[in-house]
Amino acid sequence: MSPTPHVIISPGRLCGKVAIPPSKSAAHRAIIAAALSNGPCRITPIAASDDIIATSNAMAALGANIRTDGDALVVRGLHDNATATAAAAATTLVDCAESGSTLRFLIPIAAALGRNATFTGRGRLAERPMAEYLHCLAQHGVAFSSDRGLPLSISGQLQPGTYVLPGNISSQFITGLLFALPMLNGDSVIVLSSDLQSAGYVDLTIAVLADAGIRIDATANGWAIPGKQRYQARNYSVEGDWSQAAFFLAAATIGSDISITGLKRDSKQGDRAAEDLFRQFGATITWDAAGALHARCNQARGIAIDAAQIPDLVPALAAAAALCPGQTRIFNAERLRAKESDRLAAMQKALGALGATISESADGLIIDGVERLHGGNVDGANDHRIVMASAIAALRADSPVAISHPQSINKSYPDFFAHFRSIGGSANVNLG
Ligand SMILES: O=C(O)C1=C[C@@H](OP(=O)(O)O)[C@@H](O)[C@H](O)C1
Ligand SMILES: C=C(OP(=O)(O)O)C(=O)O
Repeated sequence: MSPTPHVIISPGRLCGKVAIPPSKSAAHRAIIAAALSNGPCRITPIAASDDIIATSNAMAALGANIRTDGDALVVRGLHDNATATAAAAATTLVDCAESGSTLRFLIPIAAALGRNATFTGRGRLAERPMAEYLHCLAQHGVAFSSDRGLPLSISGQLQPGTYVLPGNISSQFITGLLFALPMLNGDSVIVLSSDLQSAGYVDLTIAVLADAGIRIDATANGWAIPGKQRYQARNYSVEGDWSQAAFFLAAATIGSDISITGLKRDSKQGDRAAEDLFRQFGATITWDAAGALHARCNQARGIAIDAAQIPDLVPALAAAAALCPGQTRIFNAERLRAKESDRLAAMQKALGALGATISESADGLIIDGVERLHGGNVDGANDHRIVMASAIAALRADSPVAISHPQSINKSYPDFFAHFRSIGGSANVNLG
């Protein structure tokens, strides 16, 4: 019998420069805005992660013309007269793979275009929160085959109006509506019924929309979205991914010496907060004149972290915290239970298996840093961020660590192990 897929990480220290991949969140948004536009757009660079492929295929299924050209995507928007709109008549099949972004962004977009569509997906996607979203869309002209699970079929024309949604379940509901509502025949408003979490992702959406010539007006408790707007074609350059940079900043915080290129210093990504958070842990982080970031750490300490706005940073922060003297408390992180895995439980299990002192609270993690972890087997939980965070923690184990589900990194960062090795890490992937 072949062994289950795993990666073996040998303890060590990373030292060198990583060219961080383009932001997954920014790339999703650029592809959608380009695909909804009235002409040709070039998006560069694009990294072919599974989530980005899912969004690109989805927009192509809706009628955009999309092809790769080296590390660029060349997109002819579906409102370009030269582009075939054969998809208009048929039921559009949208395979979202494991991408929550693709599923939640594409549902209102397809409905705004008046398309019948069937959404499929894998892994934990079918279990992730959708009910409030679908309920809200159903009040505005969209009919659903069910309000649970996948596949999910939709029909009907999305109507303008007042959309009331919670802000603390997923910001992806808001982003999906912000993409769709400007295309409708009348004006709409989004009203938040609870505080917005993951707010940086909505800021990123509004910035991309502004680039595409789409106006969104902030209100006291949401946004006003004028209808009858048209997406303008333009080129997009995709900045580096702060969420992925966090894994290398975590490595620096526990003893590695890392340089990172490709990051935008004044980025709108919410996970831009990583620089400040790892500095609070004690890392020395500087920028050079060429725009590269350098990180290392002489003396670390535990900190308190409010994760409401930065859910994707938590696995990397937890990996560092496991090896920083003192206590780290991560709170306001309950939404992590509804990602590719229950990330609070998965991080507790992964780091606990290596001898970390870590416990779950209802909304976070409590971690008392130890000097060194031990080797062992880690369940990667089929979750890219759990696998990458565990690989970083394993750098300071006293013997090798085997992590399951190594291929899950393809969801967001297919080159992660290659980059890890390129700066001195030892990562032997065995796909069984
Ligand atoms: O809009 C986006 O690009 C994302 C929003 C966040 O989700 P939530 O708003 O559901 O927390 C984040 O966790 C996800 O990885 C990407
Ligand atoms: C949760 C993530 O993405 P999504 O919600 O798009 O599946 C992620 O990349 O960690």
